[in-house]
Amino acid sequence: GPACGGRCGSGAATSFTLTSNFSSAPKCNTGPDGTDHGSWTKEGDRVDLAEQSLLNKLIRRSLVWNRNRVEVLQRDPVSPLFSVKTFEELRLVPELLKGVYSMGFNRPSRIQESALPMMLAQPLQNLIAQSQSGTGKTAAFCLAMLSHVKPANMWPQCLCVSPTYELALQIGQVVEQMGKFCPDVKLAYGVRGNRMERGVKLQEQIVIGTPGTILDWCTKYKLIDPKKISMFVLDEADVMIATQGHRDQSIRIHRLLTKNCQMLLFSATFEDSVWKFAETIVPDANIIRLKREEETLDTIKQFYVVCKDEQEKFTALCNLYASLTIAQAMIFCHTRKMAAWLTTNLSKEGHQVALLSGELTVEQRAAVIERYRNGKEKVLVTTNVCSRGIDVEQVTLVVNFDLPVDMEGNADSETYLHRIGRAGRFGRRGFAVNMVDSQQNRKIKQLDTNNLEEVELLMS
Ligand SMILES: Nc1ncnc2c1ncn2[C@@H]1O[C@H](COP(=O)(O)OP(=O)(O)OP(=O)(O)O)[C@@H](O)[C@H]1O
Repeated sequence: GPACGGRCGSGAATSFTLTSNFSSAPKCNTGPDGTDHGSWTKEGDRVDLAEQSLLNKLIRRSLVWNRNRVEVLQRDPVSPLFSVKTFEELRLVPELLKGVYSMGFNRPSRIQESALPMMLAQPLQNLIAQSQSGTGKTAAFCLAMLSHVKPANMWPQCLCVSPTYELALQIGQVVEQMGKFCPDVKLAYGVRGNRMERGVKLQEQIVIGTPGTILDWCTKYKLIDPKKISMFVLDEADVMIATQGHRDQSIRIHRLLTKNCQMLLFSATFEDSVWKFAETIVPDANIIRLKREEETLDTIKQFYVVCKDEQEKFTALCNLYASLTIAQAMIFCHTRKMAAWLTTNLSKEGHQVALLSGELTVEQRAAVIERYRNGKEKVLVTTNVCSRGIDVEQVTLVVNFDLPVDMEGNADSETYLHRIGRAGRFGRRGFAVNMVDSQQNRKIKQLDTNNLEEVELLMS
């Protein structure tokens, strides 16, 4: 295996093996550790990557390959980006069509083509929709909100709730870009730090925010009249209704709304129990649901790196560093403490990295994301705070420094899918490298190859 060449500071020439699943296989119930409690990915074939240069090479090739990829995929009926219709046929108003084209979109994706007619139909219909990460859900419900509002009515009509501050800002940016030819439609951000005067009703037609602030704005501050909300969007709906704090607030907001308010729930993942719960709170919903085997994107290739402890993971990461910076990368840690430790140590090695974790103020967090989005830093170390939704086109590689686990320490396959979905946006090729503790008992089929050609063949 590769030595760190002194670059990692530990001085130890730790060897490691990258193993990968080359199949376009979905997540399944037996994973790298052979456990059966819903693990992260499929058991992989083993490949010795004697040099990091193989991953380097694969990433470089994929960047070239990405160039015309979207158009090819949009003509492929098995791709989630495929559509029969054009944006014109989706009956968007001319201002919105202009907005969509100005963002460089040529054709809708599958979820956009199927969800938009349901969301725009009269009488209003509820919808629970699932589509893989990076396939255009956000764009779909932003178009629905912009189509739905009556600009002449100067009060909030659409409410969109998402789990994090960053995500709320990002959704707002999509609304602003798409709606730039609809000057009369205004947007307010219901997020922490956005101070408002009590009792002065908002005039913006669309409000996007996090659940706590939105609830305060509807109740304590009386900035929004929830009875006048006619479209309610729950982004990352599974986490919004399954995790405790979010659930209580989301349900309280939901109770303030009228029966006629249109409910739209979106996510890339819905556990079975969450799906059932969603159906009980959203009556008579249209349903768009993925089959199990469709949940993983086969454009994202997944590898394992076998490490015995943190230090070895760190060494492996240093060995991979050149690959991280070819495009952009995100590194996920389990705790804030680990993320901070990793950032400090990577910096000591002379690597320029950004850290985004929950302890920063919201302004600091927004600034970190903005710098990363603009490519000022190529590598972002983070925790689950960034696992969902964040859309940075350039992200090609996701590293799970720690694999995601739930409160009981079981594999959290939903979070895993969201994390790796930060790479490979809208049909681009992405890579995930998972650092797996060697004490985990993995069953990996050995594949005898040091041969780049063969590996590439398997990847294609
Ligand atoms: N029809 C389209 N044509 C081209 N690009 C698109 C289209 N729709 C969306 N995109 C782009 O694809 C990327 C992913 O879209 P979006 O963020 O809406 O995905 P998502 O399904 O909400 O992802 P996630 O599950 O991670 O939240 C964005 O950069 C967006 O601008």
